[in-house]
Amino acid sequence: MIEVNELTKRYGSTTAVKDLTFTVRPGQVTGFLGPNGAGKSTTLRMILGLHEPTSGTVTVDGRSFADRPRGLRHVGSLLDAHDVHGGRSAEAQLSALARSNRIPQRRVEEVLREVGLAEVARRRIGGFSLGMKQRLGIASALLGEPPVLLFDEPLNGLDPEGVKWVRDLFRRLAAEGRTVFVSSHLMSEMEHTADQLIVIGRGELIAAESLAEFSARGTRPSVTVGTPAAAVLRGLLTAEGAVVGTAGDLLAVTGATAVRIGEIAMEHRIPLHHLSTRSASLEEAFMELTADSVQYLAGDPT
Ligand SMILES: Nc1ncnc2c1ncn2[C@@H]1O[C@H](COP(=O)(O)OP(=O)(O)OP(=O)(O)O)[C@@H](O)[C@H]1O
Repeated sequence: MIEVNELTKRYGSTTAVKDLTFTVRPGQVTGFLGPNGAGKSTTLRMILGLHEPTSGTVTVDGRSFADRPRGLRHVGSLLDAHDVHGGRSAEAQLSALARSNRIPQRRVEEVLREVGLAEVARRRIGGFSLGMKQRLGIASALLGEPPVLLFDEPLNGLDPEGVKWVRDLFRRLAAEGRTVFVSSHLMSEMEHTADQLIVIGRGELIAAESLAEFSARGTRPSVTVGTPAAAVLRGLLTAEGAVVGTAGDLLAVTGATAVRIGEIAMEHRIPLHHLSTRSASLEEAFMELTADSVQYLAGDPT
């Protein structure tokens, strides 16, 4: 379990993370979502003890990561796939990691096979594509078979087959009872990956809930209506308190259900050619929820 408690990180006058409190539980994939610059990488680095918090605490299974000898057996992570020695081979890179963390060498071969890099194990990492580097980073994270795994934007650079592979891997790791914490700035990436969501903006917590709860609160259904008597229907719906916009030749109505719109149309003998309900996508709900943080960042270079 990862416990983040009133965590704050300031870099000079920039507050990257502010009073952040949340818990990440085992047996689930937890998505860590926020727009660019929201503070996700900073938080992950503090969990790993790479950055010192300005205030607050973060523990993994009750202890700070810095207190762990042979850290890779406790927490595996992929922070930056480019952060590797290009002159080494994948095998040499993983072997060095295994040695320094007292992990048996047989794990090197196992993880290379698991991530699909066995055939290029002896090639220089410098010639790897971003997708291959992501796979190597995932191999490093898996090396010590840790109970807790952190991934920063692991889907970047992966082709659709790679994305599916990573998703399946995360599901499997969670099903094995591990804690899987995955950052992304795209809701669409998390929609099919995460069970739980931690959403931050401007370094502050915006939501911590299940994907199902997030979808339920974020979606405002709108009804699309097609009728030759648009002006009349618009007047009737507005009088009932609905908000009526246009979507091409159709009316886009919020604040009235399709059932109610159908009833009104029938009462006033208005023909309907089209009537459908549309829920906002999770991506739209996420953008709405984080809009303030994005605007703030766009208007303020710090
Ligand atoms: N070492 C640093 N020195 C100064 N400012 C920093 C440093 N690291 C991060 N920041 C600032 O802290 C804020 C949060 O950055 P962070 O990289 O944690 O966000 P993020 O959510 O991971 O964003 P992205 O999706 O773009 O990677 C940003 O405003 C960033 O410019």
